[in-house]
Amino acid sequence: MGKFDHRRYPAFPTVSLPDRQWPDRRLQRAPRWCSVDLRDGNQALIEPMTAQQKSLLWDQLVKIGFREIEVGFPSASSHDYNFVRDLIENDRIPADVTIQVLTPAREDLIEKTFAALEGVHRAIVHVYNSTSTVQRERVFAMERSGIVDIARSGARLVLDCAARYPDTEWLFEYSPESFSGTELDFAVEVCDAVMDVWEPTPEKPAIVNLPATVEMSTPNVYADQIEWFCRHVRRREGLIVSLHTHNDRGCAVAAAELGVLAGADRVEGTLMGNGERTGNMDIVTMAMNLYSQGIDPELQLGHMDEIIQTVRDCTQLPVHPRHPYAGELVFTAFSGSHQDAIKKCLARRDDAEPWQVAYLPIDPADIGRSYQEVIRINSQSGKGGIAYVLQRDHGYDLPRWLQIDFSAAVQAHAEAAEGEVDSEAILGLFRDTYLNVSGGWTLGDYQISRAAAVDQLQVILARGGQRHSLTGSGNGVVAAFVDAMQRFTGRQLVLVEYSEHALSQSADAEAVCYIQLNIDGGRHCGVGVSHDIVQASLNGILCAINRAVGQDAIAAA
Ligand SMILES: CC(=O)SCCNC(=O)CCNC(=O)[C@H](O)C(C)(C)COP(=O)(O)OP(=O)(O)OC[C@H]1O[C@@H](n2cnc3c(N)ncnc32)[C@H](O)[C@@H]1OP(=O)(O)O
Ligand SMILES: CC(C)C(=O)C(=O)O
Ligand SMILES: [Mg+2]
Repeated sequence: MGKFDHRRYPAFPTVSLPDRQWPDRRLQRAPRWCSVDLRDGNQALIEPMTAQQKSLLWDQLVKIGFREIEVGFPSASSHDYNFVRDLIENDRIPADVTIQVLTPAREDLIEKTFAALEGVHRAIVHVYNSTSTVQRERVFAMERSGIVDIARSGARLVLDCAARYPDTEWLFEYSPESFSGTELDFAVEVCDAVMDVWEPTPEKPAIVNLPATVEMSTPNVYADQIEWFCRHVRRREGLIVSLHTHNDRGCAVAAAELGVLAGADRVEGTLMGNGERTGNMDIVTMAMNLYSQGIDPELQLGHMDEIIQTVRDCTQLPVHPRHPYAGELVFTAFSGSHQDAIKKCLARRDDAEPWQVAYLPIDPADIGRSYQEVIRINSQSGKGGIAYVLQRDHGYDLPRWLQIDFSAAVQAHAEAAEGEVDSEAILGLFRDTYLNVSGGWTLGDYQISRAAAVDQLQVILARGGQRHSLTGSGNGVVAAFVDAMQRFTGRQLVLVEYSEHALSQSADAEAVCYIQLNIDGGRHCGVGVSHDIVQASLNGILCAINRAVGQDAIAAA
């Protein structure tokens, strides 16, 4: 038995901010994005990326349109160092892209970081040290002042090193690492100390990045922390306030969204949320959330499948099939009532209007997905979804009463199969149920004549070796055939429903006819297909009778 005991965990303190402003704000534009896939994402992998994988991911990040990309921790490994050198020496950094590198506030590592950046046109040097209570007490055994000294010395060294490379345009970033677990007054104190060294201004700003290194609270508390920080930090006008949330509680995207409402300008994250433990903030989700609210995310995500492929190839991690926007099942409805609503909304959609399709927050086509996957069938599905698949893939536009009739057959099949019923299987079931009814009567030659507005029908029915010649009359061929069959079977037949359409647009199109007959008080459906519409109708009637009455009963007639 484990020691599952919630009393070991104290609740996270709330922030006293009674006049908080962020809850009434709305997101109105994309933040300044920074991808940290190649650093934070990479440091969390079982096998860090090879040079080739880093290169592939870099190209994808550039293609997506990131302007700021953290490319590594060059002081940590020769791989990261060489990757930075490769980008610089082979001129692989587009003019509008700035690379960012991470270093701890440690003298030897800062020196090496700048060496890696030699010759770069523009770069962000991102320096951090841990500031949280637990790290101060348990990891560094230091007072607040000692932690401030580490940050200040790191900031000074960064400034000094940068001065050695005057041809590079430098931007500095400081992270009080584990900000989420740092007392707010101390977070402000340490950031102010760093900024006293860098002296940022609106013309030459610095980035202050406030990581939820570990997500420890509900997103509203993180937003309060950000708003509190923004109000109390000095030189706010010279700061680009950046967020870097992790997903320990599953709310990294929400925290970043609320953090932007609370005053942040910039957001760091990764594609599909790869990163330490439960991951970094997923930029794809946050960007698509903006997109789905009519806000330009300023990232190109229309080639989603290619993005997923790159992420998989580079991280060796799968993308969950229900990953927001990107997963393979996120636009798929299996359940009947969802399918019914989607089918109706899609049929009534008008491209000139804003997107309004129940259960689909965005048009799947926007990110390169087809409608093929929108509706898939299993035992949870209803008639609407089944009809959608039959029409979309096979051209049969079933009237509602036939949808009801046919869905029972699909439901029974799905339950027996205990799985999904694909489109071909649905077509097979449709044919077996209505078009290939074995052992019944089939239509032979027929002749129609008309006298005094009444159609006279002579028709041959065949079954096995038997042939019968029938006659009937009525107001139209269908009525005449019903009359003939009534006489032949001795049953009470009433035509209840009739519907027809062409099966394709071509000149030799087949016609399909859907019939519902009342036979001795019970309703029975039939379907007939033929190049000739009259024959399709007669086949449909015969199908309904064959299915309802059964060959023996007919034979006995
Ligand atoms: C939240 C984040 O994502 S932060 C980024 C984390 N990313 C990484 O760590 C990936 C890359 N890191 C690495 O490759 C290595 O950790 C390195 C190269 C940076 C450092 O490696 P090492 O020098 O072997 O140290 P290691 O990481 O094991 O431990 C950190 C040491 O640095 C010390 N340290 C931390 N900050 C400072 C500082 N500012 N000045 C001096 N020492 C420091 C720690 O106290 C610890 O010292 P100890 O070994 O005496 O206990
Ligand atoms: C280095 C910092 C920004 C980090 O990755 C974190 O705190 O999560
Ligand atoms: Mg991180």
